[in-house]
Amino acid sequence: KKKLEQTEPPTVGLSKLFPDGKYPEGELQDYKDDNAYRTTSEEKRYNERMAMEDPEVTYNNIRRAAEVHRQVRRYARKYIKPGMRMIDIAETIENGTRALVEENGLECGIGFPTGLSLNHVAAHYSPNPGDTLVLGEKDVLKVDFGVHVKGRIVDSAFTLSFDPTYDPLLEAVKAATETGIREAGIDVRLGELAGYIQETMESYEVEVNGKVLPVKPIENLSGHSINPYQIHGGKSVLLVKNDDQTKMEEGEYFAIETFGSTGRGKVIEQGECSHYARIVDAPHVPLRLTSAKSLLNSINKNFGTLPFCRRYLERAGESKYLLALNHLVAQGILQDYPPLCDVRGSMTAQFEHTILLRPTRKEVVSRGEDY
Ligand SMILES: O=S(=O)(c1cccs1)N(Cc1ccc(F)cc1)Cc1ncn[nH]1
Ligand SMILES: [Mn+2]
Ligand SMILES: [Mn+2]
Ligand SMILES: [Mn+2]
Repeated sequence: KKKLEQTEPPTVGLSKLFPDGKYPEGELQDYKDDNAYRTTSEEKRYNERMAMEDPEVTYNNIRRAAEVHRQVRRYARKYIKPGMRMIDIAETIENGTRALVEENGLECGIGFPTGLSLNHVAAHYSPNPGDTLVLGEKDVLKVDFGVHVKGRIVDSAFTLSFDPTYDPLLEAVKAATETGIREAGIDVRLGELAGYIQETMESYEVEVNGKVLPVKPIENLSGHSINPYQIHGGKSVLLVKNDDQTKMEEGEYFAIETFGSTGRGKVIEQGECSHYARIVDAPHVPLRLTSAKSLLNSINKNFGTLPFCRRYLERAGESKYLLALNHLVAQGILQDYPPLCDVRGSMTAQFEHTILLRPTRKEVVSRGEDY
C-alpha cells in the first residue's frame, strides 16, 4: 500500500501521516559542561514545571507542532517568489498550518500571526486587511510563524532573499543563531549567552554597492522563554553582551532568535500595527465601551492569550473593530506589537529555533533539513 504523503500545497493532517501519534524528536545536543548542582529553590521551581504535565506528553505535543512547522515551511520556501502579494503568502502559510495541525479551537492551531517583514523591517509585520504589498526581487523577507499544540508553541523563523547580495548577512545571522543554540544550557547566564551571539554576528561583514558594511546585532531585539499559551515567558536573550545574571533553567523552553542589520542595529516601533495579544496578568478593568466588551469576549474565545492579528479578527467574524481594539490597548488589556524597524535603506535578517532544556539534553525541536 503506497505510503500516504503530504500534498503540495500541504493539506494532509498529521494524524494521518503519523497514525501511531508519535512525532519525531528534534535534534539532540549535549549540554556543554556539567552544570553546577541546582539550588533547592530552582529544584522547587523545576518540580512545579514538571508537575504541570508529564514531560513525555508535552514533548510529543510540541514535536507535533514542530513537524507541522517543517512541512509548511518546506512548501513555503519553494513557493514564495517575487511578484506574489504578501496577503497571499500569509494565507498560504496559515491555510497549511491549520490543515496540518488539524486546527481545533484553543486545543491546537496557529501560534501567532505570520510575520512577513521586509528589508529594514525586522519583525512583527503581517499584512492587514486590504494590504496590496507585493514581494520584490531585491527584498529580504523574514518568515516568522508559529504552531501550537495544547498551548505548546513552536516559534521558528527564516530569511529568504532572491538576489545574492545579502547572502553574507543571512550567513552571519544563521551562524549567530547556531552559536546561541550551542551555548544555551541549564545554568547559563542570559547576559553571557548574549555575548557569544554578538561575537559571532560581529565577525561578519557584507559588501553592498562596493561598500563593506559590518553586520550589527540588533541591540533591542531578543530571544525569549516560552510558556504554555504565552509566547513571551518573561526571560529575554539579548543579542549584545550584558550583565544579566539570570540563568536558563531545566525544563524551560526558549526561542533562540538573532537579528543582524546593515543599519543602526537598533529598531523602533513604526507603521500600522497588525500584531496584538491579551496581557496575561492584565488588571480587571470595567469596560464602559460596549464594542470593546464584545471584542474582548471574541478575543478570549478565539485566541485566549495567544497573539493574533487583524486578519484573524475578521476571519472570526469581527468588523469595525479598530476603535475597540485601540481602546483595549489603551486600557492595558491588550499589548500591541507594532512593526520593529531599523533605518530605511538598511537590510535585516533573522533565524529562529525553539529549544527544550530537557534534564538530560537540549532538544532543538524545530530543526529541519532546511535550517
Ligand atoms: O519581540 S517580542 O515581543 C519579544 C522578545 C523578547 C521578549 S518579548 N516577540 C514575542 C512575540 C510577540 C508577538 C508575537 F505575535 C509573536 C512573538 C519575539 C518574537 N516575535 C516573533 N517571533 N518572536
Ligand atoms: Mn518568531
Ligand atoms: Mn520569538
Ligand atoms: Mn506600545
